Amino acid sequence: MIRLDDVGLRYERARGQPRDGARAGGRGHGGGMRDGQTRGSPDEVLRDIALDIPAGAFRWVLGPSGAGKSSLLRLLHLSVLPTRGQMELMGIPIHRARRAVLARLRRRIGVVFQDLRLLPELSAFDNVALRLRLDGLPEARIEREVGEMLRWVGLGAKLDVRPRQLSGGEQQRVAIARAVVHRPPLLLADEPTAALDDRQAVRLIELFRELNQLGSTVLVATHNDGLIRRFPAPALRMDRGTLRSDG
Ligand SMILES: Nc1ncnc2c1ncn2[C@@H]1O[C@H](COP(=O)(O)OP(=O)(O)OP(=O)(O)O)[C@@H](O)[C@H]1O
Repeated sequence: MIRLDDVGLRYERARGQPRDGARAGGRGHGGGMRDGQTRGSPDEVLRDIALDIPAGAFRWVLGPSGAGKSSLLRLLHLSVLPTRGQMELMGIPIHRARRAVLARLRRRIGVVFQDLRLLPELSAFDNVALRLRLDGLPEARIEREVGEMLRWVGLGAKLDVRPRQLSGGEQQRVAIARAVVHRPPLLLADEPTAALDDRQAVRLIELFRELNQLGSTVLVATHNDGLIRRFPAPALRMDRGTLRSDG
């Protein structure tokens, strides 16, 4: 499902500020991976990452603040591409894939990131429905599945409300519903319980475990020790940009 071999990541420098005339390394969508293949460059935020996660796995992603957890998840979501090394996702070698293939792959990944990226002009219902509409599902089925998902996260009474009229925790629950409504084969969640109370946090991880039992591979970055104890699972432990242990 996920295979990384000696992967490194540098973020792009601000435009106009190349250091020593070097080309920017980390990139957004679609750049070539041959740029910036400098091993161990001091500004790499991820270094020497080797990973092999089988389909259907559940992994916590742990480590102190700044260790690289979000960066690893962004890499797995293809929001950034590795600046060196090889990466394979759902059987696709990323370094050889064309933009259109990467875009299709990205649509198969559910994400809950710290910045929720809800569309402000759309209701909670429409934010969640968007993905299914892009996939061309019939409207009656969308109605049923989105309604069911929003009720599950406790927002059944707020289907028509826009994000700015929802609390932080409610917005986060909309983002969670949106991430899982299409039953993605890969689900990446970065601190998904940060704005939730304990009961909601437990419910959320139960939902993630259910999806995992239905076959989704799930990676969840968290600082919440209580949850890790309650839901024992192998962990990717990050430390200063490297993977300290896997399992
Ligand atoms: N867009 C960016 N551009 C440049 N550097 C970045 C960017 N995002 C993160 N970094 C740097 O990458 C390193 C790892 O950050 P990252 O957010 O991945 O850590 P984290 O383990 O998720 O931390 P936290 O637990 O605080 O969220 C940090 O040194 C951070 O300053």
